[in-house]
Amino acid sequence: MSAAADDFAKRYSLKLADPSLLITQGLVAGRWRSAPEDSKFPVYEPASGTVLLECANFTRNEIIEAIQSAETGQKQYFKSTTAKERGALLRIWHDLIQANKEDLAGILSLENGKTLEEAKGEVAYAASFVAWFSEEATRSYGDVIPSSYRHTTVMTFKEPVGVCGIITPWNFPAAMITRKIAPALAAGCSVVIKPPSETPFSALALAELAMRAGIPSTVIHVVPTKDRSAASELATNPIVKKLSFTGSTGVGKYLAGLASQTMKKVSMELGGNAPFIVFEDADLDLAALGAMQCKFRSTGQTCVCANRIFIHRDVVDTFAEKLKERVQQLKLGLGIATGVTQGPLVNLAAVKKIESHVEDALKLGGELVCGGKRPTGLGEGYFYEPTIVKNATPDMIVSRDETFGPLAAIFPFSDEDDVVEQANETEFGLASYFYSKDVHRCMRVARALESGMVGVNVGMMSAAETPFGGVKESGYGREGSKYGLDEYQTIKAVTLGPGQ
Ligand SMILES: NC(=O)c1ccc[n+]([C@@H]2O[C@H](COP(=O)([O-])OP(=O)(O)OC[C@H]3O[C@@H](n4cnc5c(N)ncnc54)[C@H](O)[C@@H]3O)[C@@H](O)[C@H]2O)c1
Ligand SMILES: O=CCCC(=O)O
Repeated sequence: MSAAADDFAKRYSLKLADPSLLITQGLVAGRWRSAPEDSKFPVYEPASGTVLLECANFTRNEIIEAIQSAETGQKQYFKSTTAKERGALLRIWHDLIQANKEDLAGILSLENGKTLEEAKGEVAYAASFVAWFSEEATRSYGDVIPSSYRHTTVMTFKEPVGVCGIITPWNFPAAMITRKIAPALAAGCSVVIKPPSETPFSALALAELAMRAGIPSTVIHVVPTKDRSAASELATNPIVKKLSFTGSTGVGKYLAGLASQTMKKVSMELGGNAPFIVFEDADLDLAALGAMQCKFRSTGQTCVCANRIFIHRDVVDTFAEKLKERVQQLKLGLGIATGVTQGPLVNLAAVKKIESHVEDALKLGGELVCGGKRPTGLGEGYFYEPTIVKNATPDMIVSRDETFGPLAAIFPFSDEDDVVEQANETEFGLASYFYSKDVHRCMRVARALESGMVGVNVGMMSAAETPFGGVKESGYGREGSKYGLDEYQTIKAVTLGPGQ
């Protein structure tokens, strides 16, 4: 562990205050372990494309072992803790995350590529879910219901669903994990986490801090693996009672299908294709700022990133100029380097995807405002210049497919009904954004947009208190907020007689 941290310090000028947080093993059945035959997979540092570190590569056998351990661990944990005690454990974990935020942000930035500032922001965001559910733990109420039978009362109890399988993506290596496991642990569940193989180290460091907080080691398991088929055990094993997945819609559909065979409770946080609409009466400076936040955050790699930017024809040129001014100030480079404001994409496939979207848009009549190529002088890293293309049209790939990269495609429009129809013309329904100063329009359009989250005059809505989730093929279930705990609970109805 410390050899890896030494290597970090030499290669990246990143000295961890606590090198023991850099863990390359997995947490299975109560102890840190290497994989059988010391099998490992490489994890890349995206700004150079070189191997950052190797991580233990577990097989289906250890995942099964973790699930079995989590079953025993969960029963003991729920029996031996009150909601208040579980909340207190989460609060300690939160405080440890905060105390180690610099180290966590450094690890996260190097494995994912996002800038150190963004990584610090993500660690704070990840911690906010732990704080939130440390409080929600004690606010899980049942009901007393008037019965239609005489002398009888109906009561409901909220109970933990049991062992939860957690599968998360690389774009938020810390927050996507805490947003799931904090409510699970608050409810009295245990978890088996399959972290993303691109970014496993944040999950491992968070699990170490959870154990230091006193969360029993049989309640939290982390099994990194590159073997997708082994990972699917979390969707098929009958001991697992809940599958919580964040990732692409294709993989989500596949795993939801597997999970249906044992009727697991399932949450699916999937892909998006967010519209970002600027009406002619909008504050254009505010809209340009919002577009920067929701298009270029994490180099365009968030599920709530604007994918289609609809701008009213009367203001399209002014808006494009304002956006260009801001985009041209972005500085690309290694995320932890001073002054860098935009990191690389996660891998070469991501670079090729944005390249193909830009090429297609330009072929079909799009006008390049800025960017449009891989930058020079940044070596072999997975960089792509922040790009703006005007005159986008519905026949372009970017109109249908989530770019997941720094391409701002601007679609001109003239009419409110028409733009709302275009915005809804997608199988996705995660986030939408629009800008207007007309309060009637704000209410009308907010209701008309088909998405789980709508930002009105804001480019950033993610927060622990706000229900996060989609409609249509963006999935089901809500994370964070007062609803997030329900996803890890079942309702038991008790009817109390004598009933005469
Ligand atoms: N709605 C949300 O809250 C949200 C949040 C973040 C990312 N996303 C979406 O995630 C996608 C990007 O993430 P990604 O590329 O990591 O997605 P992905 O679907 O390829 O992978 C997500 C996770 O699933 C695992 N996985 C892949 N195939 C699997 C299989 N057959 N069996 C078991 N596990 C499997 C991966 O290893 C990873 O851990 C985008 O579409 C983005 O919109 C959604
Ligand atoms: O990528 C999706 C999650 C991002 C967020 O929670 O804001």
